[in-house]
Amino acid sequence: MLDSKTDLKSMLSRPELVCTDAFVGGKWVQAKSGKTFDVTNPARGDVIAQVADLSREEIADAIEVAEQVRHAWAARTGKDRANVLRKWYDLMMANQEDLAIIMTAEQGKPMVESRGEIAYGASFVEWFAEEAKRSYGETIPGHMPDKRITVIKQPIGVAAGITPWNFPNAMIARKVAPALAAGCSFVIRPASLTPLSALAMGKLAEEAGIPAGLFSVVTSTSSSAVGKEFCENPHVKKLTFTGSTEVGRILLKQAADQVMKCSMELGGNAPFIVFDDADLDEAVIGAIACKFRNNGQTCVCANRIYVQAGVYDEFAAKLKVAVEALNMGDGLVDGTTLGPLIEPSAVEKVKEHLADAVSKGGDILTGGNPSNLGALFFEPTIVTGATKDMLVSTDETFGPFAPLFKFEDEDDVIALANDTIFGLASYFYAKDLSRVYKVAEALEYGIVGVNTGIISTEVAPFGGVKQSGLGREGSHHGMDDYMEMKYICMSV
Ligand SMILES: NC(=O)C1=CN([C@@H]2O[C@H](COP(=O)(O)OP(=O)(O)OC[C@H]3O[C@@H](n4cnc5c(N)ncnc54)[C@H](OP(=O)(O)O)[C@@H]3O)[C@@H](O)[C@H]2O)C=CC1
Ligand SMILES: O=C(O)[C@H](O)CS(=O)(=O)O
Repeated sequence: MLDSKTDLKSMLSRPELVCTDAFVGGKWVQAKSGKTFDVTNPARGDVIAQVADLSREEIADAIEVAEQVRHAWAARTGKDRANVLRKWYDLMMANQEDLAIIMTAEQGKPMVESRGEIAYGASFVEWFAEEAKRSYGETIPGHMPDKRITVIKQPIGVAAGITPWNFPNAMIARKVAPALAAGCSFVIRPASLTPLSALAMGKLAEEAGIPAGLFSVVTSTSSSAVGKEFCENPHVKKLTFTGSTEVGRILLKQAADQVMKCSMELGGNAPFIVFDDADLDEAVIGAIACKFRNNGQTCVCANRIYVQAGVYDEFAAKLKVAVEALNMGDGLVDGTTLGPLIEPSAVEKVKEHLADAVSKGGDILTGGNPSNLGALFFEPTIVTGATKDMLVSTDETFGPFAPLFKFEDEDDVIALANDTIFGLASYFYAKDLSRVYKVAEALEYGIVGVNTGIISTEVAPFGGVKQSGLGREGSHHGMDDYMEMKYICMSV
């Protein structure tokens, strides 16, 4: 029974997977200053670990070693790198339950989602282990009779990543795996709210035989100092970030001085459109998966739910039944389907969006209150009568708040859906084939889910347009961000 224990290590088959030292240059180290920071279980509010709080200089040490060891790794064959990555994948899956418990303890998501995230994260390692063997170049017919042109792809060098707390494993795996497969080294700085999942990945990377220093996990509360080191250290050739658009802009500005190659997976404001020819039961299943996954704390979560007038009331009624069936609680307890929010400011944002919606004429169909389960719990909430002057129409709530907007016309809803600076994920439910093609092509988003609320997979290119980001993660395109093309022109 996971819920009867409070000590994290005692819940695990392998307690040594709870690491509190940072993993720098192949060594497990405490901060030279002796400083640590607390990691808290958001459901229970108790401190579950104290983790090394590194300084900027210690981050630079990790980068220095990454620069030294990358050449030997790049010189190995793709197959050789693939074999090491495959061992890492096997270890992640063999320790799936322990990794999931660590994740739920520090992040709060229900165990069923944490197990899913470990498998999802591991799938990137497996995928890129396979892709390591396929970093093909090309030959191009020469532009003159005596010229032969060959294009090769080479690893970019040291890559550095900053990741958020909402997917403490998968966001790291999706960056590190393609980088290592390509022949790069990697320094990751996980979110300070969820460092334990990252450190456990470091432990398994070590066991898998990933060479010392090739993958460092640098834990630190000084996020802006780490960001500066990553952008200013001349050894770093690639920066990859997942998080808010606000921080993405800061990092892009900082990275400009070195003209550094950047990938940015930033905020979203996903529309979820239900047309009058949709299968409403399927649309409700999709909306629940999409809106309430990770308690709404996902950049691809539906933020604005548009429902065509003819089916609005019926959809709202069905969604209410499904929302009221969600089982909110401690993610470590069996049967929980909705956990806490990550921190007090997340609860405040839900309250702010809700109060704003109600003040502008929205009606609460269900939920609407903080829960007595604990400070970070808020009832899953539906508001009907949502309008475009509400805060939620321009700003991602990142919480369990589902506003239902009514629309009449297809062209109008496309215009409304596209009326945002963001362009990560979008969704719609419809059966008419010509409508499906027209709407899928018209939505200005990097990802469109048609008759599905779940679009995450390692085989497809994940990423956004407009201010939702730059680059794509996953798929056979995913290694390109960690490689440079070189063309060789030979005279014969
Ligand atoms: N695309 C996505 O998946 C995510 C999007 N978001 C969006 O962002 C909103 C705010 O969430 P929040 O967690 O505050 O997101 P942030 O963008 O603030 O944090 C994401 C990561 O960036 C780090 N960071 C913060 N400031 C800097 C900086 N100046 N330089 C370098 N790194 C920095 C954070 O560190 P630290 O650990 O210190 O917080 C964390 O590791 C959410 O409500 C959501 O809208 C949030 C998370 C993920
Ligand atoms: O892979 C996913 O489903 C997402 O990347 C999670 S998030 O980054 O959009 O929050």
